Amino acid sequence: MAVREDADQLVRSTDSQHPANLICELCRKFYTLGWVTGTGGGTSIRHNDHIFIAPSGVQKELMQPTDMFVMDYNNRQYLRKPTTLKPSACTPLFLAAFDRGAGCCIHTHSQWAVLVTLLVERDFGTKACFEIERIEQIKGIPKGRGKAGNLGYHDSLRIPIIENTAHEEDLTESLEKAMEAHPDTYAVLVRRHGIYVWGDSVQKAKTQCESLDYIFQLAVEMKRLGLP
Ligand SMILES: CSC[C@@H](O)[C@@H](O)C(=O)COP(=O)(O)O
Ligand SMILES: [Zn+2]
Repeated sequence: MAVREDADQLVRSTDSQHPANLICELCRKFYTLGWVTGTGGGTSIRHNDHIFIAPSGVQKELMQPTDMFVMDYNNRQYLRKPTTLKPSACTPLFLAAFDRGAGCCIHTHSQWAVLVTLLVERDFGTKACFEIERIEQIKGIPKGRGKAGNLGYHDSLRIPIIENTAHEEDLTESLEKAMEAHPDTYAVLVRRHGIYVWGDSVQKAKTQCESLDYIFQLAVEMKRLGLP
């Protein structure tokens, strides 16, 4: 499919909730949290049949709505392609989340996420998991896809961990395997790299990402203090 001549209409809007505006605003917020520094990390939004994708290798906190790529979800063709930019290397991973019903997927390089991947032993294959219980904030995480409500205080939170690869796109297969092995998860940690978190909506992806980051920081500090 040819790139549409009116493609700018897809990203220009005065509505602050338009996906192209939201990605820029979210990444500015995430930068202040250390989630998307040094061009790492990013965010993608699915709105109906349109996927909004940030460019690759740019300062994510300085992006403008007109920097966004727009993909047709059904045929995976670009409807809008800024000529001097390349789409995020995370695109196939974002698509894996959208294929499982997500409306938004956030990738962070949060140091708390990286640190917890170093606290959990490797060599568990698809079973490698960060696990925590009896922390109030796990109530911010949904029970699972197709299940009503969030985890309760007495539930355990499990987040699978996959091994990092030299190139972001090569993570796709193991991310999809982890998603299949853990059908209830809304996040996958990438060892020595960061995390992918997705949600049914932008608001859910953001708040789940915030809850997880809080929990990871707590887990790292608990370990440092020698607490069980
Ligand atoms: C600091 S470079 C990080 C990248 O290799 C990658 O891990 C990343 O998260 C962002 O990729 P990008 O293609 O810029 O969207
Ligand atoms: Zn990354």
